[in-house]
Amino acid sequence: MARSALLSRSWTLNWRDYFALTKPKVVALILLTAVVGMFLTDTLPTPWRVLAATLGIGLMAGGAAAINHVLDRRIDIKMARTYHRPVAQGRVQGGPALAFAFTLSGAGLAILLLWVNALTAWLTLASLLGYAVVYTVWLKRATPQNIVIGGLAGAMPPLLGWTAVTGEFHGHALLLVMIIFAWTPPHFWALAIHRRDDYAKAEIPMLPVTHGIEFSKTCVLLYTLLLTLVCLLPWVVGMSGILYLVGASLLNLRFIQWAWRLKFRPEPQTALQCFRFSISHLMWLFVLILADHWIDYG
Ligand code: HEM
Ligand SMILES: CC(C)=CCC/C(C)=C/CC/C(C)=C/COP(=O)(O)OP(=O)(O)O
Repeated sequence: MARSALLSRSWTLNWRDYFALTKPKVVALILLTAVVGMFLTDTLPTPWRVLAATLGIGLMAGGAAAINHVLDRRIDIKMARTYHRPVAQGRVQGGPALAFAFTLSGAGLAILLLWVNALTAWLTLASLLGYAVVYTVWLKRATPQNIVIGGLAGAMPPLLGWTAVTGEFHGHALLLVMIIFAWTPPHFWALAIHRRDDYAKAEIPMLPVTHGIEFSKTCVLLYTLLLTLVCLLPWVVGMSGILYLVGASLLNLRFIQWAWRLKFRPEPQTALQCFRFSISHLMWLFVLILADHWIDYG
C-alpha cells in the first residue's frame, strides 16, 4: 500500500516535470496568436483544421521548449530563476527529456503534414529549429542581439495559423509577425534588467550585462515606441477597424508608461511589473484584433 502510494506520488511529480519542460504558459500564448492568425483570414476554418493546426503547432512549440531545457541545463542551474528546472536538477535526465522532445515534435510535424499542409509543417519546423538550435545553441551565448534575432522564431505563430488555413503567405499575416517581433525586445529586456545579475553569473551576454542597465532601459522605451508604430499598421492598411485602433493604442500607451517609469522613475519591482505587463499586452492585443475582425464581419 505504502509502495503504491509512493509510486503514484513519484509518477505525479514526474508528470509535472515533463509538463514543465514544455513551458506551458509561453506555449499557451503562442497558441493564442496562432489561433487568431487562423481566424483573421477570409476563409472560415473548419473546427477539425483549427484543432489539428493548434495541436501540431503546440506540440512542436512544446518540443522546442523541452530541447531548450536540455541544451541550457548548465546555464539554468546557475540562475536563481531557472535553478529549479527538472533537467537542471537531474529529476529528468537529458536522454529521456530529449526523447520526450523529439516525440512531441515528431507527432506535431506528422499532424501538420497529414492534416494541415506542408507549408505550415515546414515553417513550424523552421521556427522550432530557430528557437531550439539557432537561438539556444548559438545566438544566446554569442551576442546581446540574441533575442532580437531569435525573436523571429517566437513571432512566427500567427503566420503559421494563417498558412494552416489558406496554404499561402499574406501581407496581413506578416504584419502580425512584425508586431510580435517588435514586442519581444521590451518583453525580454524588462525581465533581463530585473535578472541582470543572474545572467552575469551565468556569463550570458544579455543586453543589461554587456551594455548596462541604463542603456537597456532606453532600448526598452525605444522598442515600445517602435511597437506602437507597428501596431498602427493593421489599421493603416485597412486590415483592422476602429475598435482595434483605440484598444491597441490604449494598450501601447500603458506599455510606454511602464517603459517610461522604468527609465525615469524606477522602483525595485518596476522592471518585473513591466515584463508582466508585456504578457497581458500581447494577449489583449490579439484578442482585440480578433474581436475587431468579427465585428467588422458581423
Ligand atoms: C526570443 C524570444 C523570447 C524570449 C527571449 C523570451 C523570454 C522569456 C523569459 C526568459 C521568460 C521567463 C520564463 C520563466 O520565468 O520561466 C518569459 C516568460 C514568458 N514569455 Fe517570453 N520570450 C520570448 C518570446 C515569447 C513569445 C513569442 C511569447 C508568446 C507569444 C512569450 C510569452 C511568454 C509568457 C506567457 C511568459 C510567462 C511564462 C510564465 O509565467 O511561466 N514569450 N519569456
Ligand atoms: C515551433 C514554434 C512555434 C516554436 C516557438 C519557439 C518558442 C517556444 C519560443 C518561446 C521563446 C522563449 C520562451 C524564449 C525564452 O528564452 P530562453 O530560452 O533564453 O529563456 P529561459 O532562460 O527561461 O530558458
